Amino acid sequence: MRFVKTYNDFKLDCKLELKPGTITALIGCNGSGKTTLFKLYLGLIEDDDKHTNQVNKEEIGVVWNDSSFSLVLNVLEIKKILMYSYKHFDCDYFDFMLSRFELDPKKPLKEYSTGMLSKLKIIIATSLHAKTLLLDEPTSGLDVIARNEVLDLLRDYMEQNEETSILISSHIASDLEGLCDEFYFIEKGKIILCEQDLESYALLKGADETVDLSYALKKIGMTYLTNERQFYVENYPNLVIEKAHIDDLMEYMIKGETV
Ligand SMILES: Nc1ncnc2c1ncn2[C@@H]1O[C@H](COP(=O)(O)OP(=O)(O)OP(=O)(O)O)[C@@H](O)[C@H]1O
Repeated sequence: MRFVKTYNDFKLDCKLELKPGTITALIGCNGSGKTTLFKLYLGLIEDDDKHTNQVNKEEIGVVWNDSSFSLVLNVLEIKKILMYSYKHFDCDYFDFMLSRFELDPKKPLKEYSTGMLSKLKIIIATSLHAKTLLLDEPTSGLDVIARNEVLDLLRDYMEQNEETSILISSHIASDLEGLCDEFYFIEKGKIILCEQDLESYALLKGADETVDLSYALKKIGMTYLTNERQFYVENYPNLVIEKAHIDDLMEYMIKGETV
């Protein structure tokens, strides 16, 4: 699907394909267009052609920073609303996950901590058994233990719902690295890199003129980013070659000089 949206001097123009059985990461700096892309996908805003993406709310589960139920409600009341609104809402799964995450269903949301609210949103999104899950920063506000619990939940969910596609954004790159099958890097409204396998990326430290840099993509100082890690491992045993993590890819793709 292609999404085009202009706001004053910001233009988003992205193609995004969510495949069944795949977790896709959307990675980008502040203001790169992640939320705009989510909103276009969800049909919350219209694109430049005054077109609004038509979505079936039964088919999309969302974790969204802005969206929340009224804080005076408790989880039992929310459950009733969900049962009424979504025909595929899975009550048993919802109850099971509440106890797994030790969330008190009788406590009003205003007494929930940020982390508890984040967990609740994920439980709601996954309880709908939607074909697509859009998760905007689902682990924000969670400590490391809770974050891992949520990531495990998503892995379990994918095992049990093989046809689901998930689009997830997170500022915590390590969350995405171990979870996702496909990585979209967005910058200034454009997809600057789309990759399934990050293992072939590496940083070549201190590479000088004795090193063949034909397979280097970007450089910062004397460190080069390559997507041909194996070539350098095999041919330059003395070169310092480090794994390039998502944060490195972002930094080099945005700030690096083209080689
Ligand atoms: N309603 C709006 N009116 C005008 N400009 C907007 C509007 N919404 C977003 N923008 C602009 O679009 C650009 C992308 O914003 P967006 O919120 O999509 O980024 P983001 O990647 O989600 O950022 P963050 O990680 O900080 O949440 C920004 O320059 C922002 O100022």
